[in-house]
Amino acid sequence: MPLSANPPPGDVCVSLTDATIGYGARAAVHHLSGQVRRGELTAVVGANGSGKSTLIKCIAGLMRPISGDCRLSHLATAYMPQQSELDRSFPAQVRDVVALGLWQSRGLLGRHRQADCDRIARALQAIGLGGFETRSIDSLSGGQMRRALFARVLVQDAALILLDEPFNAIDEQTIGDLLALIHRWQAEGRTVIAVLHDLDLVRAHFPRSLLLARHSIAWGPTATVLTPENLRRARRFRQNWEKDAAWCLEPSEQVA
Ligand SMILES: Nc1ncnc2c1ncn2[C@@H]1O[C@H](COP(=O)(O)OP(=O)(O)OP(=O)(O)O)[C@@H](O)[C@H]1O
Repeated sequence: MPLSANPPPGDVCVSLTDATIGYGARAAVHHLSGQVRRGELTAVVGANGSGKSTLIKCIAGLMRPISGDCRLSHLATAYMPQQSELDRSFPAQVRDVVALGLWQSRGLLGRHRQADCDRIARALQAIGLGGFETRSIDSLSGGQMRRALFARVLVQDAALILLDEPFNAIDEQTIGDLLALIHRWQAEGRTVIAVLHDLDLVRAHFPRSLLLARHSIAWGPTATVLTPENLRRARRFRQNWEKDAAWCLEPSEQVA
């Protein structure tokens, strides 16, 4: 289904200006500036602790920058957190998880109409979980749970889709299916920003990348970002950073 929402293709939809993002006074992402345009597929890559999830949460509106600015151009946004942040022991069925994608349009306690149930069933079918509506989420495999979360994003029908490590601990067949869905979203004019660790996958499927090491090492076309030199710089920075540093790096102090 093509997307008619503003802004038009190629327009800036996420803009970061000297954004420093963190927890209390502790900065996790320093002085980040850059833009994402509508219809782009952007990968956010970097070592553990380099600030990827923090950035995604800020773009999702769950955190505000300590300083600087993070602006979105009035987009409906869908955010898929890391699996580790989800409590699978919560007594819920698959359809409840997918229905959460509808809360902005229906309200949290709103009754779901037959049309909503049909939409949830269609999303589950599309994602290879047809008939799983009443399965308890604690009975799903990791890959099935990830598919259910993609179904939740599907029903949200969002223009901007934020995925935090969507392929963690997922088999190749499932990754292939989910990548096909991401490409379909792009063809529909949606914008996707995904935190990823597999650089070969990024090179093959994500034309743009941001390489983070608490600050931006490089942001642009993937071929110019994921160079041996940039990856070396990111590694060097990682070796130097203090895990619990409370300071904020000024641009002039960042690793060359
Ligand atoms: N809720 C929090 N409170 C305080 N510090 C946090 C919190 N969440 C993350 N941090 C810290 O912020 C820094 C960046 O963490 P973040 O989760 O953004 O990194 P990441 O690149 O996504 O890492 P990973 O690849 O391991 O998921 C880390 O030093 C982390 O310890």
